[in-house]
Amino acid sequence: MAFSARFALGGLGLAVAYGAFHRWIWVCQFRAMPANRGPFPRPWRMLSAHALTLRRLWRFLTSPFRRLPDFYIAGSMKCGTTALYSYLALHPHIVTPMFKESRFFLGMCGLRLSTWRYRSLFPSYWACPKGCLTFDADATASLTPNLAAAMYKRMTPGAKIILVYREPEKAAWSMCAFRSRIKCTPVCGFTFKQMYDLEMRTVESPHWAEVEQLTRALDTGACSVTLSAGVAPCVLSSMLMRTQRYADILHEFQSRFGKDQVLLVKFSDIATNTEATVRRVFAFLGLDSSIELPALKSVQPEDVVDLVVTSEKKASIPSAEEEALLKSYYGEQRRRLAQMLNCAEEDLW
Ligand SMILES: Nc1ncnc2c1ncn2[C@@H]1O[C@H](COP(=O)(O)OS(=O)(=O)O)[C@@H](OP(=O)(O)O)[C@H]1O
Repeated sequence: MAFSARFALGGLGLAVAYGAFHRWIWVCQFRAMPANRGPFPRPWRMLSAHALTLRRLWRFLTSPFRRLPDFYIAGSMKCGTTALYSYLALHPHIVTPMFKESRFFLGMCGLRLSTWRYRSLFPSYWACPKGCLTFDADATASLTPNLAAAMYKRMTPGAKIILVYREPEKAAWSMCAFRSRIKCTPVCGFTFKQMYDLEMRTVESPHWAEVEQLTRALDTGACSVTLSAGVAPCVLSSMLMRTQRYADILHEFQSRFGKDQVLLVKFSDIATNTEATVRRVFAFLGLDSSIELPALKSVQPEDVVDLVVTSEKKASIPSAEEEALLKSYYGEQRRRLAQMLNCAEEDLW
């Protein structure tokens, strides 16, 4: 075959392979937040989308040279995890990942959950050498804490876990206000009651049993597992209240990593006692906690990049009926958490 024909065939092959990867990576991206196309409405036509595809391709190819996280901010959503991420990123020995939240368990790297795929989201050994730490601040992990804890343990048995918590009713209300404003999501414009009912319906979903089965597989030696396509939509329909089931979440992480490797951080400490709390986290991670820090109140938390929110207005307050629904939903979790932390329920937050 003439050289030019081979050249053309090779070029065609590369173009097809690139096209397939581009399509796949954007299916993954939109699976993690279905229907919300954020700043990427038409990934085929957008240079910025192709730039991201190329970065992700490069990261997949160089995956073996990348670090896995040394620690995780594994939850919970709407508890100040974005602020904590931004504060920790100020430490000179902490290197940030590609995305603030990997959304790995929502299929951001495809439905197969493997170490190779996960590594692609983190810095290389050159960018994050010995002595430095990298991390994942994926609060969506708290939606499937059993699977997340089992996978993290499998990949990084020595990792440390940070869990931030807040009065569950307030966090759920914050989530409701936020979700109802994310453009194009299935719950955009939903009232609290509609989200509550949706979540109650999803409790019966067979996907929770599937997640439990995958967790058992990881706990008993599997190195990777594959989610079915229905898991992400089911989990995303349960975002209002599940992420605040702190007793369940704490149990899943403590039972696998041990109490010493799990740090609980109160949202109120992040909000009111910010610098001392951030230094406490540095010390927990084994980092120099006496470094100079800027005025933390002036640090603008990095936003979740790919969501388009209709307006930034503050949420109204919940009605007495809505408050009562949430209180009763979280009653058992509160009691168990107080028992686990050996304190009175009023002192939890
Ligand atoms: N420093 C400080 N002081 C007081 N409040 C703070 C602070 N940092 C974050 N927040 C509040 O935390 C809520 C957002 O939490 P997350 O960043 O975890 O949200 S997310 O899950 O990443 O979307 C969100 O809560 P609501 O205002 O109730 O919606 C933020 O206002």
